Amino acid sequence: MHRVLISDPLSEDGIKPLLEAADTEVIQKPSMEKEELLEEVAKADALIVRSQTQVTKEVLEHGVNLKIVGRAGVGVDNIDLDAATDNGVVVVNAPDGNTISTAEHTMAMLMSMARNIPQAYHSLQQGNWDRKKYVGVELKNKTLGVVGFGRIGRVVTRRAKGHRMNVIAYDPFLTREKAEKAGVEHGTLDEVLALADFITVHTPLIAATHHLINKDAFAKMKNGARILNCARGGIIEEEALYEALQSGKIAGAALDVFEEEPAINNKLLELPQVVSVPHLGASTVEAQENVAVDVSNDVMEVLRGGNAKQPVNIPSIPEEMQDKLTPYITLSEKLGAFLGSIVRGGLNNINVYYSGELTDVDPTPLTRKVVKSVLQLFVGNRVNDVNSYKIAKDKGIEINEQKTTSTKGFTNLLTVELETDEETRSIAGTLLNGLGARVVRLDGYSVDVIPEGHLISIHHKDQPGAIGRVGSLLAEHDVNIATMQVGRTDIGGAAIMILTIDKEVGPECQEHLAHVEDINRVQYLKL
Ligand SMILES: NC(=O)c1ccc[n+]([C@@H]2O[C@H](COP(=O)([O-])OP(=O)(O)OC[C@H]3O[C@@H](n4cnc5c(N)ncnc54)[C@H](O)[C@@H]3O)[C@@H](O)[C@H]2O)c1
Ligand SMILES: O=C(O)[C@H](O)COP(=O)(O)O
Repeated sequence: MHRVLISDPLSEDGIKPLLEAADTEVIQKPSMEKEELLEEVAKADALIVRSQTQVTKEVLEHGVNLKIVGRAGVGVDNIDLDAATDNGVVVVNAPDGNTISTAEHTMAMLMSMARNIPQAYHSLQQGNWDRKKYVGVELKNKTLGVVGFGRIGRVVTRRAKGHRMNVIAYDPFLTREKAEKAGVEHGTLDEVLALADFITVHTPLIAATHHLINKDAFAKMKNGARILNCARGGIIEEEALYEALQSGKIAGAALDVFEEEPAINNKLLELPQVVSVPHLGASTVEAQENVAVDVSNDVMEVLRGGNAKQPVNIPSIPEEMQDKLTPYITLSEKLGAFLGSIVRGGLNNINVYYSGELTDVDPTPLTRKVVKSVLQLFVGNRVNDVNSYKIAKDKGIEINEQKTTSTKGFTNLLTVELETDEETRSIAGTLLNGLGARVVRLDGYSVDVIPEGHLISIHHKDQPGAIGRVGSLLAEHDVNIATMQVGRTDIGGAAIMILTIDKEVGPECQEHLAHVEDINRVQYLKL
């Protein structure tokens, strides 16, 4: 039974997939104090949050069984992604579910600010009929500057153009061609700041965007410009905004998010030219149901051993590649486990080579599976797809991935090579149509082995009787041989045999085997 802890309020309809799943137990505890959160997360296999719960390193370290953190929304700045990776916890988010709601909210905030609606409403509530004080401005023919031209920035642009606004956008990944296609003017940040009557930010809160709109930025803006933040507190430096508003440089601000939330004693809220609400961008019935459904499905997929669809801290397998890559995942894991079981010495390099049809795809997800399988044998089961590369890096193990043309006659070939301080070993496998994973080369010898169950790898001298002696000795230990593969480089030279056997071979039997005439090296492994 998977235990799923939900620590922020989620749509009941949205989490139905979780509530109705026979293999999940859902604990909903919004607004827990830290101590209770640490207690609950220690028992959880999955944690689902919005923006309120701070998923810190401490929380993640308490989550000893945690496999996944699901963010029912876009921004993951409340989650310590490095700590999640270090602890082998995949983080997923729901990047599409609240785009429309947030874009519509941005337009609502834009128009509320342009026409002083909240201020006029409060004034009227206080019994004043004051029409002159709340004269606003039109949007038509005004320039909207969009900083961050992603999902929300694009929808806001479309809505603003519907109000006959001119739009100029800045985004480090926005080219002139893409801007032209989207019907917006392409600008640098400085150009956006200088030309816009209204500026709206739609970037993530990352190091590069923290205080992106600071005192210098305000100085570059038009006198009387207005600014919106329906993205993340911290993109706009609040102290600088306060000064710009007080000086009259900036005529107004519409704030959905704040550097510190809840924003209870924030002095910006005291200013009459500021329109503000408590982080409501995604607070619609539709958005909350969307993000809850998306994150619930991804959490269940991962808890059931599947791959995350929207991972944040590991590369995702693109939808269109999943069908092609998935069959190779088992092969990758088996090859890594096989070679990792028999190699000796301290690991320095993990080299993975792809040839044949595997050169048509980005094989990184497969390399990640190889690395995980190898490292598990050296570091233990705390290694998984999420932290395998980080652990390899921390241990100075180099990972090399290469596409080659040498297919050795196979339509697809995946070769794993492990370099240690004692030796270099290699294994190659292929996927046979309908027959699954096969090992076709080991240390340069041609073989044909199904990589599963109990196996023995033996290096020996190609001499009459060597194979028979192995068979007899195994019989003495009541070990039955299911299949035997023999490979050699030349007559009477070095050779290899790989046996699949019906049960485990203990250290005593391995020791006896290693002393059989012409036998050089014996390794038992279980896949
Ligand atoms: N207020 C809310 O309730 C609410 C709701 C949803 C999202 N958000 C916030 O809005 C942000 C944007 O959401 P989205 O779905 O559009 O994300 P997105 O990833 O689709 O778009 C973000 C864009 O920002 C751009 N960007 C990154 N660094 C930049 C920089 N230095 N300068 C300019 N642009 C930069 C990226 O290139 C990307 O195009 C989210 O990260 C989230 O924090 C807030
Ligand atoms: O990043 C987001 O998706 C928004 O900020 C929504 O945050 P919320 O889930 O706390 O409303």
